[in-house]
Amino acid sequence: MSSTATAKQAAGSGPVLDWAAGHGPVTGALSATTGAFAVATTGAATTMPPGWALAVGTAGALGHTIAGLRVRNAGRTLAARAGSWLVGAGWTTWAMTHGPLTWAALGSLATIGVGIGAATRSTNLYEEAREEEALAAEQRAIAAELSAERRAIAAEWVDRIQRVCSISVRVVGVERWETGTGYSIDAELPPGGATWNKIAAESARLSADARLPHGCTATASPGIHQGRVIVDVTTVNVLEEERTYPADYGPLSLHTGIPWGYRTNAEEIRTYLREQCALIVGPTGSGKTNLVHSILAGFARAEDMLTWVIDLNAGSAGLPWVLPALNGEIQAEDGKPVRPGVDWLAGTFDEAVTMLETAVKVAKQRKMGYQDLLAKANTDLLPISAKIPQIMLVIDEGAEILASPDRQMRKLAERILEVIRIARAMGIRTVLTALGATGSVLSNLMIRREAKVRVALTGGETEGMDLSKMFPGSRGLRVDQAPYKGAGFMGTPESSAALFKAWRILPDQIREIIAATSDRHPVLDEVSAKAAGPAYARRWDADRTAWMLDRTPAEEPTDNGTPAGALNLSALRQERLAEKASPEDEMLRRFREQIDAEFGTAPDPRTPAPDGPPPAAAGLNLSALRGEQDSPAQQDALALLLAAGREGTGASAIARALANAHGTNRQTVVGWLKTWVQDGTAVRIGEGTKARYVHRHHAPEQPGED
Ligand SMILES: Nc1ncnc2c1ncn2[C@@H]1O[C@H](COP(=O)(O)OP(=O)(O)OP(=O)(O)O)[C@@H](O)[C@H]1O
Repeated sequence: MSSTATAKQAAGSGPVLDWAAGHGPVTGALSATTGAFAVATTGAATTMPPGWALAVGTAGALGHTIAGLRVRNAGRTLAARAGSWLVGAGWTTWAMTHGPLTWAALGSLATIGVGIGAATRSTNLYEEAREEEALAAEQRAIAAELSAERRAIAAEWVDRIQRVCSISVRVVGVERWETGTGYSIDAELPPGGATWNKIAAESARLSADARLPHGCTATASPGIHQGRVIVDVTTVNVLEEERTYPADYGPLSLHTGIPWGYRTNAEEIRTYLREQCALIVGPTGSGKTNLVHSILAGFARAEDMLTWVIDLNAGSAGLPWVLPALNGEIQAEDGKPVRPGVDWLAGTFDEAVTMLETAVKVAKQRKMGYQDLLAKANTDLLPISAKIPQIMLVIDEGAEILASPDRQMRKLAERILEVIRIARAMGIRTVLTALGATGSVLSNLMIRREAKVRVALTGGETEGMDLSKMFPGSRGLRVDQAPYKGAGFMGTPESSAALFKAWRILPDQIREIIAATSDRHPVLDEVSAKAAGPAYARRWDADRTAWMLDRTPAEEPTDNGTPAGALNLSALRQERLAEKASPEDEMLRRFREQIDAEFGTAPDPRTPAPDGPPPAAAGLNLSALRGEQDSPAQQDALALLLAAGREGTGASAIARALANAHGTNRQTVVGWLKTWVQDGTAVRIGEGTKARYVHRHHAPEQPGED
């Protein structure tokens, strides 16, 4: 040991000597005895003065003691370690004088080694025990402090519940919320038939008695059995603050639930919409549009959901999710164009009818097409995944459509109700918003039964807000508890009705989410896409999206002609679409082509052929302008090629399918197929009579395509 120390001390540039360096009982003793032996033998052989070994040992003992003091070792540990150094040094000095290679020297060295080992083990154990005891004492002090606080809370609430509700509860536990905004009390009800809802009904009086700040409540809910009650007490009013949509846009799933906002304890609240529909009520200015955006944000983040939005109110709910992508204003990180944040947006009556009819067709086709899958999975609920996504129909002011006496609206209403009625098992659910027509909507049995995820945004509005109808069975909810925009009440089958607030979400965040989730959106499964047909495949066609672009901005134009803070849509107005290609049109055309090349799996016929064959797969089809050089027959042929999938098809089959609608003959189709093979649209597989053509999206050498 002393040799190592001296060597290290001598080498000024060597590693810094660590007196506190750890040794186990065996390695410590071994290192000490072998070190001492080595020094003694070399010292004796080189006639080194024995006093040196003693000096080094004393220095070692001192160094170790100082290091030990620094890390607060116990006195006995310090003594044992210093003792080891001194005994070692003593033996080395003696052995150098009397010769280290005698039986007496070797025997005594071995004894010293065992002794040092035993002493080290004992001191190590002692140090560990000391450390554990110190930690435990610290924990005991914290717990004592906490439990004193908890005991005080418990005693206070036992008195309060007795005073206000005349019920003598026994508090079993008090838990402070991690968010620091309140606590929960778990209490046992007295024998004799007291129930938790007696306490729940006195929520307002309890809150007043507890002198809680405005917006904070004491709400009771059932405990682990009927003789227990949980009282949640909020002490910080998080509803008052404006909180922006969380910046984490990570993937979500229908099955993990979609967060819609947060509770008074600042914890997020999720909706589970596999089987449930949702109803959101909020008068004008209550923050309903903002909430719809938060909801669309969650749906966009999901990997197994496709969002179809009906918004007959100038598209204000859906447009911010479509226009930035449609106008090519944002790009993904790799510079590629992005897909819109919603999968389909209907802003006109006709488009809404088309969407709802498509939804019904998809539901029916899924029922037939997935019989095997359902049998295999032994379920009657279609297993939703990224491959078979859930379709979420978000209908802004849908409740008003349901309640409208207008003939046209009744037609829409019938279809909405049909979707709600038939499509639960097949993975299509709806989110309806309402300005306030809750009475007539909630009297509808279908809505009452299917839409149990409910939100009432109050935003300070007290007129016409009947919370007992929205949340039957809930007591103690008062509109004036949530007088803030974006705040209100929310109840789901998993979480009883209570105060809630939506995150604030601004257009910048919507753009960020569109960009962040563009690659994540699923594609409509083939069974559904076949049923959805051209009505779905052509949803982004120019004639159908013209209403989105034909919007005269109200703001003053800026220098470059773009209204301040608005999107530059002038280039896209309908009348200009009809003109010869302007630079803007050219830019748009290129964007559409780019986006099709990237994501497009849909055919692109411009003229609808009602009886024509449906396309095979879904996807964006923004290349409406591209079709100018293609004939409708040729476009339908392309659709057939796509529909044929990996199997492919041949000229005769295509010609047969087109004969009725277009009178196309086989020879013409052969010509198109040849062109498509040359320009890479199609791939020819096999020869002679076995030759067939496969669209490039389904070609075997295209990994990742299906
Ligand atoms: N969650 C929220 N947090 C804070 N402020 C909000 C929140 N939601 C809405 N607001 C505020 O309320 C205003 C109105 O919101 P929003 O447009 O969503 O209401 P609305 O009910 O849709 O009204 P309208 O029907 O008139 O469009 C917003 O401009 C914003 O200032």
